[in-house]
Amino acid sequence: MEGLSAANCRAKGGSPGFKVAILGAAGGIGQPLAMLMKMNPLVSVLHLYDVANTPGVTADISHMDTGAVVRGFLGPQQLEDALTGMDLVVIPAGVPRKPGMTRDDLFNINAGIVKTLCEGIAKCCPKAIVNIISNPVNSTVPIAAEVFKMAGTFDPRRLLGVTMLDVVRANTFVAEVLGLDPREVDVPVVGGHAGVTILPLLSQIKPPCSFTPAETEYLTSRIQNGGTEVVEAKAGAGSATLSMAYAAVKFADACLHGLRGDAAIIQCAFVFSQACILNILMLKFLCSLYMLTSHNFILEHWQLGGS
Ligand SMILES: NC(=O)c1ccc[n+]([C@@H]2O[C@H](COP(=O)([O-])OP(=O)(O)OC[C@H]3O[C@@H](n4cnc5c(N)ncnc54)[C@H](O)[C@@H]3O)[C@@H](O)[C@H]2O)c1
Ligand SMILES: O=C(O)C[C@H](O)C(=O)O
Repeated sequence: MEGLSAANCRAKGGSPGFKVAILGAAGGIGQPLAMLMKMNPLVSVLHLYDVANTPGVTADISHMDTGAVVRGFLGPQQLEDALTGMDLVVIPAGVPRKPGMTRDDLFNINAGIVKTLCEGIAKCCPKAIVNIISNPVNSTVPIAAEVFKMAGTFDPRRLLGVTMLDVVRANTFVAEVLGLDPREVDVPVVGGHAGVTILPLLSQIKPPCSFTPAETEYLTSRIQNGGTEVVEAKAGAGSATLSMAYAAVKFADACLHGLRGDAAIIQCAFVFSQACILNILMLKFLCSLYMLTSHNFILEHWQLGGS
């Protein structure tokens, strides 16, 4: 259409829905996550923020003929515009690990990134639900909590470490062992998001099933080491991105349904839990292996919606 640019198209009526920002939107997770969020009918506005390459990703995603209006934001000077008015902020910003690294090896870089982004959230959209994907989740979530506490905006119901990939993997691997369709399987995974802190509750799965000791050992180990399996297979080219984007969208969609007021939206996440502090201290005393406990955070079934 000659003479007609995106800027002078007629104003849209504006579909009802939620405003979602993705921080780190041009990365390995961010791009497929942005694509999948653009397909979510609950999203009316999608803000894509990154320190690099957002114009290209935004132009690309914005051509999809779905309802959400997409806007791109590049660099720290545009962070506040990206965040203002958001209902949900998803953070996959930060470096991924390479073979031989642990998630904790990412701490020095990613802690600073998450801190800065959360300062922006506290200022521009303090009521937003925040989904943190950046590793090490067991540390980045407590860092975000401290930023929000300092700003006086901390609400434990709104800060969620995304551990959905552990659930997605558990459902897949358990279904393989049982010969079931993974969509029929629901495995709660509690704890944290690193090694032995990932605790699949194989006794609590739906449909109820039992496992031999060998199956339990295989499944526990495979679920706990799923991230490393992908890092090694990618051989230096990063960590899980596509399955993570899928898991992140599944989790974000649950958050949006909860925000909409839908009943019985229940998912596992890494959340703050006051009630667990006593147990945590006891556990710490009994078993120093449970490093996650030092943060007073524990993964729980988390209920956002009504009963
Ligand atoms: N929670 C989980 O289950 C899970 C699963 C997979 C990966 N991860 C983690 O997610 C993170 C991202 O992984 P990836 O594969 O997408 O990495 P990536 O390197 O492909 O992408 C990261 C993106 O973050 C951007 N970025 C860097 N600093 C930024 C800042 N200050 N503000 C905004 N954006 C910034 C980069 O420009 C890049 O586009 C890693 O820390 C990884 O370990 C977590
Ligand atoms: O393992 C990683 O480094 C990425 C992520 O935490 C995962 O579980 O795939």
